[in-house]
Amino acid sequence: MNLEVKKKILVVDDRINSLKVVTAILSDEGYEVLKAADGTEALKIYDSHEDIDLVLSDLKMPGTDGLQLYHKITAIREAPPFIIMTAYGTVKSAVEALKEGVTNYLIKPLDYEELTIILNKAIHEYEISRELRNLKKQVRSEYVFHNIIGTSRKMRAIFDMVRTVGPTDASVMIYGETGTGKELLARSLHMESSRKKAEMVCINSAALTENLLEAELFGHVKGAFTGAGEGRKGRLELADQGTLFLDEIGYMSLRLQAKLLRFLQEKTFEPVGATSSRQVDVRVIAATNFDLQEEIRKNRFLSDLLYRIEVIPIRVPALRDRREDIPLLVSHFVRHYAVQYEKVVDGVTPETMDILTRYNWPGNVRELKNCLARAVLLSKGPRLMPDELSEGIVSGAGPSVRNAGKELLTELPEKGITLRDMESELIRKTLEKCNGNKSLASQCLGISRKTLYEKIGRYGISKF
Ligand SMILES: Nc1ncnc2c1ncn2[C@@H]1O[C@H](COP(=O)(O)OP(=O)(O)OP(=O)(O)O)[C@@H](O)[C@H]1O
Repeated sequence: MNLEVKKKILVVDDRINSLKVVTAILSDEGYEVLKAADGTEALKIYDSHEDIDLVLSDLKMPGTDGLQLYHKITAIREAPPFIIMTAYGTVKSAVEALKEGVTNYLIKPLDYEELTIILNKAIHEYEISRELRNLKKQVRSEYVFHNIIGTSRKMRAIFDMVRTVGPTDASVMIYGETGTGKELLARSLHMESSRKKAEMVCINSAALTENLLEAELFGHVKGAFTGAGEGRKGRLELADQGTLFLDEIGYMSLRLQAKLLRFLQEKTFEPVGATSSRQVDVRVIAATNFDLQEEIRKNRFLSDLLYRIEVIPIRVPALRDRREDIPLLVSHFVRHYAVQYEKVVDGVTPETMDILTRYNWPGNVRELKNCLARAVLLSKGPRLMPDELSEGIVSGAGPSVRNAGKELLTELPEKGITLRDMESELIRKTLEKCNGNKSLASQCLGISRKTLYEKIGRYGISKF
């Protein structure tokens, strides 16, 4: 018995004989066919059948013609593939119809073999594109937040935090290693706030000398220092009504920290060389890779400044601590660079993905992004192979554990071994190797901590 649901086709033709023949052929081919002798009847049927997979319509018909029918159908809901049938003499109008969005046309008299091939192809392509759109929508809503990709629990908790904190005017301190996406996160906070109509202005304290940083941040008046021919607004002023993102704030000198603190307390500041102060309305978000408590202990960071900014702290985990995010990031960057470099690459092989998920990524997402940019650029085939990754990443990933099971089983005892014994021994050995650390052991075994605890209990592995 064929359990596959029959595809439903609506055939529209004012010539009853031709309608009958097409209907008979398509029914023979296994389609469910709905018939209409004119546009009005076709619309009625289309309106009451939401599951029509394709419309096959004559172009020239009295009353509503094929193209008008197409427009009316698309006004009801997104149209399935719409194919028109036309006589040789009216091919020009059929081509015009293609420009308006019709899927394809067939020339009458119909070649019945070609008919089923074209219909099948149109239905198949439509299904794929619909699936892809749904998938993209799903991925976008669940895993992409203001261009930040993250499927892990840790990242989703951060997205929730940004949704809560973003709309407030609270200052935020973002902690995280280099390349973890701190700037992206700052931008998402800005975009979630009512300040998004104004700019988010960035300044990186590590990139400038103290004097330059001061002039860039607070601006300067004409003649404030040698070379300051014209006065210039600082980033603080450019961010008025918006957000100022202070990247690498840990590198700021104590003198500038004090000046920034004064601004945060009084909302006013003096540009370099100015005698009067200026007022701006700016939300401050800062980021650092440093342990600022440690910096405070070493008298390199002002505790008051930290408490002013760190109304809300957000800690972005290193990529190696959220490896679940790697596959989606990989497919995103591969697609991105394939388009940018005009390469036909649509993914990576399982071996390559294995390496990418095992590597430790000291440079975090930025390093992964650069690695894939290079690999896509140099790619030779449609799926990236391990030898298309840089040597450092392949060797840095260490040996694969994908075949470890096979290696273990080379010493299978003569009488065999029960699954139960094998599992309990594997758990015992893994726990031993992980010094009893259950989180680590559950990661190695590829099971949740809860399952590991259950199994420890079930097998009576008491030592741990
Ligand atoms: N979750 C993510 N999804 C997509 N792209 C990301 C993600 N995290 C980081 N990136 C990309 O990685 C690069 C580095 O991100 P970003 O500059 O935000 O990191 P950072 O933590 O501010 O780095 P640094 O501390 O070095 O300034 C950017 O190109 C960014 O678009």
